[in-house]
Amino acid sequence: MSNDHENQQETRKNRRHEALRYHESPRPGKLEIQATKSLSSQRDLSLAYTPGVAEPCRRIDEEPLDSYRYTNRANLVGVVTNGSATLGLGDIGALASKPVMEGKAVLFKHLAGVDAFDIELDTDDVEAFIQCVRTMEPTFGGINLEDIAAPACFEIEERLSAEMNIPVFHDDQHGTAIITSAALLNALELQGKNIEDVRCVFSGAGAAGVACAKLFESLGVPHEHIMFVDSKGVVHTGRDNLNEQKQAFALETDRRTLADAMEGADVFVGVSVAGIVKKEMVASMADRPIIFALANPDPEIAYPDAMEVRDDLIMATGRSDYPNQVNNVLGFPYIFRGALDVAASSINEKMKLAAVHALADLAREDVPETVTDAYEEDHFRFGPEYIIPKPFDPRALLRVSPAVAQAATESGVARKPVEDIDAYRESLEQIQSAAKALIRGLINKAKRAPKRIIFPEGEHHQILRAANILVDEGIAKPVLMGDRECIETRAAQHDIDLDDIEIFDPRDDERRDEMVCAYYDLRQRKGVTMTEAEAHMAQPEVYAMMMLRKERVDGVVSGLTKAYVESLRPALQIVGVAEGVTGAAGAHIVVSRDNGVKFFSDTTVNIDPDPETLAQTAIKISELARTLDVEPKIAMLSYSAFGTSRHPNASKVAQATRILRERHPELIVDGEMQADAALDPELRCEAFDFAELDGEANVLVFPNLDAGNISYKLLDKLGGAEVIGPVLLGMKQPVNVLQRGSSVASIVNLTVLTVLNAQ
Ligand SMILES: NC(=O)C1=CN([C@@H]2O[C@H](COP(=O)(O)OP(=O)(O)OC[C@H]3O[C@@H](n4cnc5c(N)ncnc54)[C@H](OP(=O)(O)O)[C@@H]3O)[C@@H](O)[C@H]2O)C=CC1
Ligand SMILES: CC(=O)C(=O)O
Ligand SMILES: [Mg+2]
Repeated sequence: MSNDHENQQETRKNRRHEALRYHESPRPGKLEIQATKSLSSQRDLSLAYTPGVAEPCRRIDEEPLDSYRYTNRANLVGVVTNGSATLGLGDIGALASKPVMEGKAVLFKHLAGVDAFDIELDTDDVEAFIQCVRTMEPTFGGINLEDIAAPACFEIEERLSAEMNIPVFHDDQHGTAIITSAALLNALELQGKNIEDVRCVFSGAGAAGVACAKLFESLGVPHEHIMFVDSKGVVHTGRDNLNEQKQAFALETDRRTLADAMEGADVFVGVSVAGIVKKEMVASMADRPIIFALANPDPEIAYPDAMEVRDDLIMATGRSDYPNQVNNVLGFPYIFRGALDVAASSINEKMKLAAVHALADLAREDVPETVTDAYEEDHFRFGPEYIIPKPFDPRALLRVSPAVAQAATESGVARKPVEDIDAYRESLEQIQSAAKALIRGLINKAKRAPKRIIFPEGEHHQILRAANILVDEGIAKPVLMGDRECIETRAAQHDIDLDDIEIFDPRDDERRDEMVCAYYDLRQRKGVTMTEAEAHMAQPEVYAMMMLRKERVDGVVSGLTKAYVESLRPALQIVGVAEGVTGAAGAHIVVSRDNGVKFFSDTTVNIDPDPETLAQTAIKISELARTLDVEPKIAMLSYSAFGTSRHPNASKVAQATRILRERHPELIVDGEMQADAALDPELRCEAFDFAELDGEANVLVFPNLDAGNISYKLLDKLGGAEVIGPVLLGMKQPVNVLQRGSSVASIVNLTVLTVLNAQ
């Protein structure tokens, strides 16, 4: 045995062990149930259970549709199987299929916020299966049938769809068909082939194969161009005992084996079993062929084996470890999300086709770093190795679900038709991220009056990407500072469209001399000579700050490639702090699903602020909160609680609180207090019933930079919160300093805040 082979065997063995460990610990399985209501008191108990629970029961008894109002039904899907065609493992039975069904349920929740129960029914009797699922209608808002073998799956789905008033969707049929069709449209485009001309061979005439073929037909593949091969060979008119679905696709042909069928074929779709396609078969296909070898967990032919045979091939598998993963995970969570949100009575052809086109179109778009980061890849670009979006692409939810909901509305199966598709799309962002939902609201505000924001690091590809988003969404009018040729080349390298983006090269600025003189005037009494002024103004961030000072732009966002203080310094020296403010301060907005929005300060500027600075910081961050429509409730934080310590560190916070109270009696503020008292009103009431803070604090002012900076970073990394910032507070004009290496999303977010500040 070669070393390579031994290594591969070893890797496979390790993966198998890892998979078992993953499922076994820290507790068996992948799912648990979580309560959505509080259950900590006698009162809660009487509401959640008897006697309170009787009320919604009575309501639903009178009006069954109220079940969508008072129970979890509207968001609950049953993932139902009998395990008769579990992945490509065959009929392993209901019990052994449970890990797959739990997996589907987890994906429903994780990707689209849909709750799902896995239900494994121990029966091969079609009638018994149908009756069992039918009687579960009161529990669910939809049924996702999974891994049920053909031909039983066809009758089961057809009967249940007819007999139930909720969507019934066999994922292995339609989910697979939708993703495969989206991949087909894109692969054909790249191979330069017309859908009407291609000859397609399917290995596997079961659930997935038949549904894929039907959808291919709807998209334009002629019926007679489709050839099926099953476990007995080519499905032809001379065969006996073909089931109804195979009969419909039986061709009059002399071809008998898979090798015969694949010769000269343009497209091969494998939805059968591992390893049945040989290299010679790949070699015998037409020019520029397409192979989708989708059997799971191992495809009909391994990706490297097929690619080794030809260099004009576009290849996809169901696996995540090679390019082009065609897997129904890209469909079922989003399709059900859209269907549930409009209370669709079924998932019809129009909804399926809408999903196909939404996915195909998405693959042609520029891929954001949130996706590349999740896959540890530098870049994905529409092409032979990227014909379909990645399963963890967060945009899939935002494209597929609205497309499905819209199609349901237009085709008349939506009981709650979608009225404003943009508002619906925005509401979906909440499922993915609480911060994104907050930012979406801010973006909408920014869009009402977009401002000219200059980026001194305009040559950096992250800034180019951010600028592209800012223009696309109408958030700002970005001005990219830098060498025009360099910006254009870099944009071309990264496939970034520069339309409507202003490029500003300071070397060509007609007002350059005037700008240098103005800088010299400003800094001459700080020891800057005219020669030094020339040199300083050659630094982009210095020039950008002068542009803002001279009101040639409305705001500056800088700092992507520098240490924070290096970009902060010119901002302070040139733009300066607002009237009456002794210094700037930094803030982060910390957002979490469970705890809402909190404002943290000072997180980036003042190392050991005195009471005056602390008080000013509290005022400035309260203003930021108000800009974001949050009524500030300020806690002045310390290790001490209302005088329990007389250490100078505690006294300075108490002193800052007194200053605040005197100057701004209208503010809701108290301190010095500990973080738990700030966030837990009950605890505060018990121990300090005199405290003048009402409810939970949402503005947390930290006693020093160590505390503020460490706290927001811990919440970001360990606490499951998302942070937006750093926001620079107290400046005379709108300027923000990024942290070195910020993501595109962070650059966009900070620009949004800069625009709001400039409005
Ligand atoms: N990547 C993805 O997203 C998905 C992949 N799949 C994969 O597709 C495969 C089939 O799933 P599904 O359609 O649900 O299962 P079914 O049991 O409904 O169908 C299996 C089909 O494979 C055929 N088959 C079995 N052995 C061979 C063989 N040696 N040569 C040719 N055909 C053969 C069967 O033939 P016969 O009719 O003669 O019994 C049958 O037509 C599985 O491997 C599954 O993992 C399925 C869904 C999604
Ligand atoms: C992915 C899937 O559903 C299957 O292989 O059966
Ligand atoms: Mg399946």
